[in-house]
Amino acid sequence: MNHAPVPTPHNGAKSGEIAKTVLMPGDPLRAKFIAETYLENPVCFNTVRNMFGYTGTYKGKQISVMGGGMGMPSIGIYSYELYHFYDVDNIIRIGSAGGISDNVHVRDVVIGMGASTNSNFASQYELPGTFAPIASYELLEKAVNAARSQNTNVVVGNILSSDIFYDDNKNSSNLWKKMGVLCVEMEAAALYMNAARAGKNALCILTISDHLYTGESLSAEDRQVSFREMMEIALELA
Ligand SMILES: Nc1nc(Cl)c2ncn([C@@H]3O[C@H](CO)[C@@H](O)[C@H]3O)c2n1
Repeated sequence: MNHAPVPTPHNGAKSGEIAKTVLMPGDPLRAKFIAETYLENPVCFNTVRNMFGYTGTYKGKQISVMGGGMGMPSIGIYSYELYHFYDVDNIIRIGSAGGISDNVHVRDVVIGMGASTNSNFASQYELPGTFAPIASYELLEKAVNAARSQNTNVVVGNILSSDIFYDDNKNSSNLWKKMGVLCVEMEAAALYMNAARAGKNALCILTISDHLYTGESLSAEDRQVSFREMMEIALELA
């Protein structure tokens, strides 16, 4: 149910203009690309701050795609409003990440079963302990099955959502690596916590664009191909 007037200060959409399932890349220009490349009859519902959002159909099913920005504060705003004010049930983050584990390589698709974090985001819940931000199993299972049917190699495990891109502590990733963390990005933990608090569903699907240890890096062309694999997995969740 809709508890607040929409449009919001961040989203110009009116009630009913956003589908129950939303793909959320960080970059709004990637949202535009997905809408224009994959959706039938995409309609733009948001241009506030150029955080573009579109609703269309994919293989006959309604789906939306909207940018979420970089960092947990940003995706925290957009995903909160989608869950609480726009009656969205499922948000699937799709994005890039830096490889940490020796078991991931550039071009791999990684699905975050859990999202560890150095963020303060969970302090708002005043929990007497450490909350574990986890993906929705139903979405995770569907995504793994879609990846397998597309013959895309997928690695499932714990990821790190960091508040810091340029980390002054050069040992940080080693400390996370010893815990089996697969890769580092900057949004999933906040999305998973918002979903848990709202009783909704979330998943994070990533493509490894660089590796912090091997120095591997995707060429622009390979980046495009592996992003398409990730997008085509996410679109199957419509
Ligand atoms: N900390 C961090 N480190 C590496 Cl090596 C990354 N590779 C991709 N990202 C993602 O891309 C953006 C930063 O380039 C963020 O939204 C983040 O989620 C990364 N974030």
